[in-house]
Amino acid sequence: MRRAVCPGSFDPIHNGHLEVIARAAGLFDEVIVAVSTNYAKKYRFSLEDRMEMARETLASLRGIIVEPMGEGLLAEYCRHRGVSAIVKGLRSSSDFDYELPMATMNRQLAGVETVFLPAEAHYVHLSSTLIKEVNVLGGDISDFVPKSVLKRLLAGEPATDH
Ligand SMILES: O=C(O)c1ccc2[nH]nc(Br)c2c1
Ligand SMILES: O=C(O)c1ccc2[nH]nc(Br)c2c1
Repeated sequence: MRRAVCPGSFDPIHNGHLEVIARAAGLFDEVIVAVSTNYAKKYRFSLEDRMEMARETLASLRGIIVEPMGEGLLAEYCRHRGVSAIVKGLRSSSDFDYELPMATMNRQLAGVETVFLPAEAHYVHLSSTLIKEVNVLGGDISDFVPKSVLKRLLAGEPATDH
């Protein structure tokens, strides 16, 4: 059984993420969406909310598990969960430059490969950060996130620190 992981903060999950995860689900028997918690980082949504948004927006796909990644090394997480591949979307060459050293390190640390999926052309500009910035300044982000995520962003829930 081939298991992959899509790690991220998903703060919040958006249409670009969903497209990459759906394609990963077509390549592997099981895909874990591992939601990160980094206590040094300030998140817009809590870990629970970020996992809930991922679960509800991925509900129609088979073989998807959404769970916390915890604080440790991704390589250790992969070893512990029997993951054979990390799947990441690539939007640009700068994504590739950023991801390549980590992919090499993860293979050396735990023998886990990284599979890069080129993001859909119409999502290459999307990031959770940009979506939050446009939203807070009153821009229309309805084309970039599922309705359930839009609702939470418009509710202007208070920021949390993890
Ligand atoms: O949500 C994130 O932090 C994040 C980052 C980088 C990413 N690459 N591919 C995916 Br799906 C992804 C998600
Ligand atoms: O949302 C982000 O921050 C983010 C980052 C990096 C990413 N690579 N591919 C995707 Br989809 C993606 C999304």
